[in-house]
Amino acid sequence: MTQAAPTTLADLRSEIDRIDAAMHGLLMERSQIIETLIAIKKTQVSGSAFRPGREADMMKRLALRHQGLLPLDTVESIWRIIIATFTFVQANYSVHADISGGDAAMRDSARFHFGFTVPFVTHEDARAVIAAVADSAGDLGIFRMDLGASAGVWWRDLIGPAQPKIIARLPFIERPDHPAGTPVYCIAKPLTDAAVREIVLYAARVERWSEQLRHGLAQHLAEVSASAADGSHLALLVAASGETPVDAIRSALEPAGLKELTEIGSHAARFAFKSVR
Ligand SMILES: C=C(O[C@@H]1C=C(C(=O)O)C=C[C@H]1O)C(=O)O
Repeated sequence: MTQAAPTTLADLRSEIDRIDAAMHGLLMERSQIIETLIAIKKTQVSGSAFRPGREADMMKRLALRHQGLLPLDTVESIWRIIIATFTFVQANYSVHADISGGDAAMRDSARFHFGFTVPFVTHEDARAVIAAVADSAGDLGIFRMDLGASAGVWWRDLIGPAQPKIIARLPFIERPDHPAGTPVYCIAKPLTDAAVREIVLYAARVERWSEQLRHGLAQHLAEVSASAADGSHLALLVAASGETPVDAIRSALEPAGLKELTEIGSHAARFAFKSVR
């Protein structure tokens, strides 16, 4: 009986070299698709190549099929960089961040989700981020979701058909020990045909807070994501299931003295990942 030769370090390293060359080859092959894809997506016309629904779906499938020694954090960050950079080569963009709640967490989030090739531009408040995105062809903006009432009605400038809209909530894969886990909203100029509408966001203005309001919204799969004083009124950022008709949201807010209700974006449903190990 012939025995297999013992595996040497040199053998294992040549296996690794073979795999690395294959992975690099596949990445270069992936990039060849982009030229045709630009023509099909008409990216130059729409300004932005970002397709958040497709990305959320890809990240979810990645997490579901992942197994073995390699941490999910690593795989997720590698794919985020691949996807964000491939989007960048279709149409260059920058990521503008509101760092009023601290630079480190926003920088970690931007680098994790968009890599280092995509420029990271800091701003001292949300208004400046929204203005920068509005002035650009296809840039993105990010804000912490937990800015708190002192940040004011930061979502106000998203109101209006031509104004930037919320297009994603990051991270796509949620878990308690996420290495860049600060929950952020991501904005872009309106994506028209490309928006994913599993969760729809509304800017609302009511006369006063009422507990009934929270209960009414919950009955229609909706919740208050942020709130802040707006003169003598109260401004709310409401997140609702895309299945909930706008009239149901309107009725839930009516008892609080609803003054205004406007859609300001939408994003993919949250995907919470539980490790099986
Ligand atoms: C390639 C596309 O464009 C972007 C880049 C993606 C990728 O590299 O996989 C995925 C979605 C888009 O944000 C696409 O629309 O499929």
